Amino acid sequence: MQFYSKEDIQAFDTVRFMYIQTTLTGHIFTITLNRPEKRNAFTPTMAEEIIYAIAYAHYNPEVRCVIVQAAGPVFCAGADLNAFHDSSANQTNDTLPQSREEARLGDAFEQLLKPSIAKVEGPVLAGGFLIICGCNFVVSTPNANFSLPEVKRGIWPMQVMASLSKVVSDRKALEMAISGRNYTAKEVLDFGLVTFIVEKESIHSEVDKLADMICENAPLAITAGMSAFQQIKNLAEHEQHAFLKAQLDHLLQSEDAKEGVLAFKEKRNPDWKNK
Ligand SMILES: CC(C)(COP(=O)([O-])OP(=O)(O)OC[C@H]1O[C@@H](n2cnc3c(N)ncnc32)[C@H](O)[C@@H]1OP(=O)(O)O)[C@@H](O)C(=O)NCCC(=O)NCCSC(=O)C[C@@H](O)C[N+](C)(C)C
Repeated sequence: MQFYSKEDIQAFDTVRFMYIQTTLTGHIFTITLNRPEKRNAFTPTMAEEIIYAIAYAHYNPEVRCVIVQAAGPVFCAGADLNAFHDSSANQTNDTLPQSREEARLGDAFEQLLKPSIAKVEGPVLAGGFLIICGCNFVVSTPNANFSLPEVKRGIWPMQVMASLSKVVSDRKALEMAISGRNYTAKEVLDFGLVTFIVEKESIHSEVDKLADMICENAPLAITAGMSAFQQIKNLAEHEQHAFLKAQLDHLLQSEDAKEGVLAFKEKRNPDWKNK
């Protein structure tokens, strides 16, 4: 993780977050965006808090799945519009370790080598897309809606487009950015921005079920696989085969790979050691 080191996250228990809450229950780490009065619009400090929490999840071997959810009626209203022009809108969090370089929300999610789920119960706007595009699963209620209103504010979703175009086609990403209109959950499900839609009453239990299912799978294999999946993008095609073979050979030496086969033969659930 580019922005924080393993040493930085040792201070995690002493950090007092201003804009998020976190919980670790079993292997599931939950980040709650907690600025409902401003519809979870994020200031640079709030973004930094989210990134630090992601770094914690990334380095903590206990964490096997991350859920991002939001307090209040809106999942995220994007970047705080006041913070663009008014530096007094930016309170700093002095309890956070200093990040090693300017941290970016989209990049942090990309570098998280643990599966992540966005639990979306209300509108997602603008910079909020950095979160949902960064998560591996987006579970949404039917009433949530999705929009890139930047063009209505005289700007353009620069960084968002980089994240969005990894999830949907360039044509759809441009359509959303140029129109600036609201898309329903059903519409964005159809082009893959949302993974599935569930009724409001069952979203918590459905997301918990999904997280439990992820946690039952081999954590080392998932992390190694997510890392390899990222790394091959930087390799020439002729280098990819050897790289992937080496990655698999390495994984085959792991205790978990042996346990996975043994548990299958013994007709029992595997007991993963993450080694
Ligand atoms: C989200 C929303 C639909 C919710 O409506 P509501 O009726 O439930 O709530 P509200 O009364 O409009 O807002 C409640 C409070 O929340 C504040 N708020 C809402 N969105 C905000 C925002 N983005 N920045 C600052 N305050 C924001 C409102 O100003 C207000 O504050 P006040 O009570 O002090 O008046 C409505 O607030 C809204 O349209 N907000 C604006 C959203 C918007 O334009 N976002 C664009 C942000 S720019 C952006 O994200 C650019 C991004 O691409 C750049 N980067 C990638 C680098 C991060």
